[in-house]
Amino acid sequence: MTFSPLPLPRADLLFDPVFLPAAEADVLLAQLIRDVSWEHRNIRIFGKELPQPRLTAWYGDPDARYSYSGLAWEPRPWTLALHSLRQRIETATGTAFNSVLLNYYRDGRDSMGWHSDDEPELGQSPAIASLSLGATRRFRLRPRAGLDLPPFGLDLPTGSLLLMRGPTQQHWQHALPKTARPIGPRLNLTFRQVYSP
Ligand SMILES: O=C(O)CCC(=O)C(=O)O
Ligand SMILES: [Fe+2]
Repeated sequence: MTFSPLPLPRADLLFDPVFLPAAEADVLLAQLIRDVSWEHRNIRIFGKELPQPRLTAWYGDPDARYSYSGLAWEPRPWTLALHSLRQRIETATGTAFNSVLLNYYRDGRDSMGWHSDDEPELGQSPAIASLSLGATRRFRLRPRAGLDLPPFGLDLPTGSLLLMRGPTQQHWQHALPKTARPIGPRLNLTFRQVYSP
């Protein structure tokens, strides 16, 4: 387990490309695809209800309620696998997390649009630990309005862990674009600390 800082101004990003060995990450990928209660939720964009271009799930402590893109989430109780991952990531990052949002990108057509994880429930400068499993996808960052800095891109291979904290969400947006490459499934788990009202 070795974190390196990424050279992004007005952010605090730490990256470990091999947090989990590839063999373990692959076992976990298959297990989570099989066992997680995946949902295909709608998202409201400009007053229109559209299905999200990915599957999602939300697990956590009972009080970790969360609203995301206008949707309210009740956490499912921790499974054994997710609880043990949470513990390992808490130890590695020195940070407490009470929930995890899972995203399942079935192939290159699934994606995540530009956003910052800056919901009030996450507090002032949230620490978010992002674990990737499966196909390598490009994670992109761009400055928010008023900040004149170049965009940044980073490949997230299987087993990698990206810790975003400090002013990152305040100054940057991120996205996971579609790709035309024929690729397999990818899971992303973002461990979060949610302060419910
Ligand atoms: O899939 C990813 O790497 C990013 C996920 C993300 O940004 C989120 O869940 O908020
Ligand atoms: Fe995000």
